[in-house]
Amino acid sequence: MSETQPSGPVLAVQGLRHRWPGADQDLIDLPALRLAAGDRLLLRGDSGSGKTTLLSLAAGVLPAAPGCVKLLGQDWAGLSAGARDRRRADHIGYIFQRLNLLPYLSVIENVLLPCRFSARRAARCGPGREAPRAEAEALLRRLDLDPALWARPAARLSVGQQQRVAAARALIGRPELVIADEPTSALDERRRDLFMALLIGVCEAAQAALLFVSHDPRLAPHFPRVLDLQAAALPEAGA
Ligand SMILES: Nc1ncnc2c1ncn2[C@@H]1O[C@H](COP(=O)(O)OP(=O)(O)OP(=O)(O)O)[C@@H](O)[C@H]1O
Repeated sequence: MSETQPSGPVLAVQGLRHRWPGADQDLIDLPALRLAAGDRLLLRGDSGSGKTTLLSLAAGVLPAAPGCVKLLGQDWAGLSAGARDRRRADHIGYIFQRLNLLPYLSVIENVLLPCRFSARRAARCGPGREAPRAEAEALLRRLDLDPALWARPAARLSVGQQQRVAAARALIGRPELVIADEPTSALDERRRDLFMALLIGVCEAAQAALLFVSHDPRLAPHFPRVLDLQAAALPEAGA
């Protein structure tokens, strides 16, 4: 397998189309997309326009057929299921729409999870066994999460606090690609702006490429690039 190619694009999509079985038209038709280190792209579109589907294609969860999706120069199609899992753990930080924290694990244990699954992510925290924990704490501090909460089970946090834990978990070990699927949908305006500033600041510091999904038009100013997905036309009333 080819290793990380820091000089090439983090994500490269070519001639990508996707149609779900039974559908009568393509949901995704994307001739080309490239994300380099440090790039930020907002993926926008109405409900059902295919945002989550495109994220799954980018992360190699869904096969690209036809088309080609490369992460750090490696085509997902050339890898076994196990190799795809390892590559995702090594190189992608994912903030899920429903956050997917493990409710019975503490805040710190949740943030450290990627380092348990990926030796590469742990090694990128620095030398020594304690380096991942030190990075987890530094990220939580940067994301403004009160240290008094760090030992608490994730289930006993507010949604806004859980959002910041999910962001720290995605960012630990400096993955080259950070994917965020509507992580601000449950936040009020003030918390949303704070979260965006923190997420973007941490991604910039690590030079991670950020692929961020939202249908919220107010987030566009945070992004130099926006990709709009069109939902399939709804049938006209009475049609
Ligand atoms: N596993 C699946 N099998 C068949 N169709 C699917 C599947 N997953 C999604 N779809 C369909 O694909 C379309 C796009 O879904 P997707 O979840 O990608 O949209 P989205 O833009 O992320 O929507 P939302 O903003 O509501 O989360 C929808 O019409 C959906 O029903």
